[in-house]
Parts: sequence; C-alpha cells; structure tokens
Amino acid sequence: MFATRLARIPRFIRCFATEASTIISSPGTLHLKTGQSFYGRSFGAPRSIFGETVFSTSITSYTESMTDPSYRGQILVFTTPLIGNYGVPSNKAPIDSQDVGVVLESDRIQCSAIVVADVAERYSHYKAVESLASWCKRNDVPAITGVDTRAITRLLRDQGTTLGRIAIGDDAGLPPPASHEYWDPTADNLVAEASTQVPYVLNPTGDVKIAVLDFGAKANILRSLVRRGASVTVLPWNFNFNKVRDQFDGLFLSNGPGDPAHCMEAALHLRQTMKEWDRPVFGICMGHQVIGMAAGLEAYRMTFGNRGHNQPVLALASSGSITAGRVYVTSQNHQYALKLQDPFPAGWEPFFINCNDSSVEGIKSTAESGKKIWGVQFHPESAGGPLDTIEMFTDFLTECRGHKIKARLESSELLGARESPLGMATVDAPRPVSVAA
Ligand SMILES: NC(=O)CC[C@H](N)C(=O)O
Repeated sequence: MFATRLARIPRFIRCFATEASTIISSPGTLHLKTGQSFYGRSFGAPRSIFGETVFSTSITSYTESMTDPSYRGQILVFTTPLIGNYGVPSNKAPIDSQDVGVVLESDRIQCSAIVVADVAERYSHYKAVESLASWCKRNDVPAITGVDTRAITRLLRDQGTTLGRIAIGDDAGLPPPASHEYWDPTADNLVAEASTQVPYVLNPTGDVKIAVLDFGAKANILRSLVRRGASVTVLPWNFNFNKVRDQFDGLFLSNGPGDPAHCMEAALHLRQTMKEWDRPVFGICMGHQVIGMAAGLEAYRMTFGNRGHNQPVLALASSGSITAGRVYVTSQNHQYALKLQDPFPAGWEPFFINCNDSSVEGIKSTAESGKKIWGVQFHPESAGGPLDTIEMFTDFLTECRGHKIKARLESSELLGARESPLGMATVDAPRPVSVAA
C-alpha cells in the first residue's frame, strides 16, 4: 500500500530516500601496530592502505574533515556512530568574485581512509549529489563500517595515535602486518605534497594584498580572507617570502599535514621576515607552529592530539575581537603543539591555552615588540565547527589595512603631500583654489 503511494510521488520529491542501498559485502579490517584488529565491512575503494590512526569527535562535517589537507596520511576514525546520513554535496563552487574553486575544503578526499561504526546507506540532504560510499569509491579511498569505534577510540586515547593498516577484500582475512611493515606518514614531507606547486592569485582586485604560505591550506581559510575583501596570493610552502615581501600588506601561514619539523626551511625564512619586516603576520595550526619555531619555541608531538569541533580555549591576552579571560569553543585537528616554556622568548607571549590539556593554543608578539604577529593552534575558520573566533580574520585584515594607510601617509608626508585613507591625494599647503565658472 505504502509502496504504491510512494511510486506516485515524483522522483525528485522523494529526496528522503535517495540512492539505492549501497551493497556492503566485502570484508574490511583495521589492524593497529600495537596488535589489535577490528573486523568490519568495506564500503569504499577496494584497496588496502597504511596510515596513522587518529580519531575525531566531530558530530557533523565529515565532508569538510575528509577534504582537509591536514588529514593527509591519516586513517580517520569518527567517534560519532552514524556517518554519511546527509550524503555529499557537489564540490564545484559557483563562479563569482569570491570563488576559491571548491565548496568543501579542497578538491579531493585527503585522509587515507575512514572508519565508522555505522555508515548510512541512505542519505538525505537538499544539496547531496551522492552517497559517502560512492564518494569514497570515486576518490579511491578505502572505508570500513561495522566496527566498534568506541573501543578503537578508547585504545587510541590510552596508547596515543597509532600506526594502522586498512585491509580490504582478500587482504582483510590475512594476518596483521609485521611491526616493521607499518608505514609512518609523518616520516615524509606531506606539506610538500599538499602545497600548491606554483603561485596563484585569488580576488586580484582586493584592497589589501595578502600573501599566503600554503602548507596545505583549507579552502575556508582562503574564503575567509577573500570574503573580507583581500587579494590573496597563494605561494608554495617553501617560497622565500623575503624576496617579494615589499609587495604585500600582510603574510598569512596556513594549516598543513604532518610533522612541523619538515617546515624548518619555512621557519628560517620567516625568522628573517619577522626581524626585518613590520607588517602583520597571522598563522593557523601548522602556520602557528612555524611562527613558534621561527620565534625560538619548540614543537613536540602530542600523545593523541586534538581533533574535533568543541575544544575550549582560554584567552590569556586581549587583541582585536579576543578578550582575555574568555573561553572560546574551537575547531581543531592537530597532533603537534608548541611547548609552553617559561620564560617565553623575548617579544612573545602565550595568547591562548587549551582548557582540557593546558597545551599552548596561541602565541602573539607583545605590545612592546612593536610587531603584530599572531599564531593559533585551533581553526578560527572552522569548516566544520563553531565560529567563535572567526573575527580573527577581520582583526588581521584591519591591522593590514591600518598598516597600509599608515605607510602611505608616511611616504606621502615625505613627499610633502598627504593621502587620505579614501585614496584621494590632498596637498597640505598651499591648497589650489578652484574658481567657479
Ligand atoms: N591542522 C594542522 O595544520 C595540523 C598541523 C600539524 N600537521 C599537526 O598535526 O599538528
């Protein structure tokens, strides 16, 4: 009876029950280097891989997390049991001046594999164009379901992030690999893979020129700058910014995958920039770690890192939209952090601290240093997650604009003329008198 009625409803309205049920038949196993194995079923690409097994406590935004380049090399375990229920949207951005080319966080799935307790075989969302299973298959990314992700999370939480293997199909029944066979992705320079190879410009007509050092930038970082009117020049991660710095009003350092130790070259370039250049610098996650290393702080590997969209951080200093003493809820995805050392290097102070584990969540240049440099371990751009700290992008661009106006005024004063912030040149004296006709 119900089936007959359903058949009468036009197909495009029946979006609640899209796509025929995915056939999950072949076995899929997660082996951990520490000796535990979890047997489930495969719903992604029929291929076995190695990776670093991490867990995320995010409840939504699996599409954003999976396309975040910082997850490269990682087997991502979702602690939320039901994943895939709103499907996957088209990743093609509409063409407009704020276009960064994609809707999600990059143009492909970046993590090596995903592990979920219960994949949704049917999805429902007005923007969805395919299921999580078909997206994984199309991107050649293995995925397993039907395993106890709570047990996996408890293990990872106790023993820390652990190397793993996803074995699919015939491989799933094979004994676990020998310990020396596990591949450690952090031994490779994943930033060099994730970064753009050639510079490119977004929103070239923007009023303030920002250079972005791309360690594997999330698209929402670029969007957050472009939507606030900036012209954004994206540079490869190891580009020596000092060669072109006079063309820019500010420097931004992006997030990125893997061990920050691989970015020492960028930190050394940045050390020179921070010494000789007085314009604003802002870094997020990997970018924050690179700023810290350039400032003389040490980056270390945490036991299990922080991955999720509800990490509370306490502001220790006020700056722009941030008020000292307030707690902000943030989106995070990191394995490394800067060491809290006492005293901090001269000219620097801690900016935020994590309320759960007391790790350093941000650093800033001191007021006395005369510099405007900030780094935050969390993701103000969210995608997904809360927008508590999104105005840090506005703060950064306000400083860049202020600096630009000040520099213009100073240079025009040297020439005996003054240029107004609106860009209309005025001459101090004598003023030309216009005579009405
Ligand atoms: N999201 C990021 O930029 C992560 C930075 C670094 N790869 C870490 O895991 O700590």
